[in-house]
Amino acid sequence: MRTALLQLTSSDEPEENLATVSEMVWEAAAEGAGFVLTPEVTNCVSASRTHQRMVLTHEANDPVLAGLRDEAARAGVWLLIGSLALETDDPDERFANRSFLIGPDGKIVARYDKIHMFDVQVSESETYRESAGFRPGRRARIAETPFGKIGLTVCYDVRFPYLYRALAQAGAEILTVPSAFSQPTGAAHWEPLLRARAIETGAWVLAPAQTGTHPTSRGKARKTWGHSMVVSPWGEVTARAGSAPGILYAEIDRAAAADARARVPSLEHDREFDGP
Ligand SMILES: O=C(O)CNC(=O)[C@H](CS)NC(=O)CCC(=O)C(=O)O
Repeated sequence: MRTALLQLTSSDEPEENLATVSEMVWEAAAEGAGFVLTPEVTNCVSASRTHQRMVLTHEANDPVLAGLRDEAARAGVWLLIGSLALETDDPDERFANRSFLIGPDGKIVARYDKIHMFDVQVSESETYRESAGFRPGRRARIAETPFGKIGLTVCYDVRFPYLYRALAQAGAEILTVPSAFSQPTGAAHWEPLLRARAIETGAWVLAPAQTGTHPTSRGKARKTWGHSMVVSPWGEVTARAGSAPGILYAEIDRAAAADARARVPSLEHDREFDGP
């Protein structure tokens, strides 16, 4: 399956991001892609809660979700919307960080709410408290497609190997890691984390990323690491982007997952143990 990862510098204006992504989905389809993926928070990258409250909506009313469902159907592609920030009925008014798999008929095949929250001080001047604005999910998700079973994850999840192991042991052959990685942690950890998850699971790892300095109308401008990446089930990086926005193409096939698992069947070698 020819696959296209969109590397974006999303702004904090959902309608603007919808227009950019729609055009890129169309271009990827014209280039022969049958599966297109977008990064985390495709609809809005913002450091301002006030701004998010003004522009974000519930899933049922979200213009970016509706627009991209139409676009997937028009282009006839499978579309992983890495995530959308969406209003929820949370009593603390926190948003969901929700990933969607859309079929080529425009229907929603699967949803996944990011489980692990990025509450980290990455440097002296850069601190994140994702759990203050977002309500964590509680359920792992797998979706069946004609080109393989997909396990959905988001960004900081990549640091929690048990999630990936559970998805792979439940049959996932493709693991999606749409991201908006910070620059300091991206430089140090992004590639080895993605390659480790692929090697441990014998699955394709598809990681479309936000990149660069994100235009903002309110609050501090956020910066993200980029370097979108495709890792084979054997752990090789088969496609990598730099720091510029654009489309990254790669060929993926489920046979490679079967091959890697036949060579090193570690997924079947779990042992019970005592302690520590
Ligand atoms: O806040 C939003 O709008 C959406 N969420 C994100 O961008 C999240 C939380 S700030 N980013 C990450 O998880 C980066 C993880 C990372 O950089 C690492 O694990 O090192």
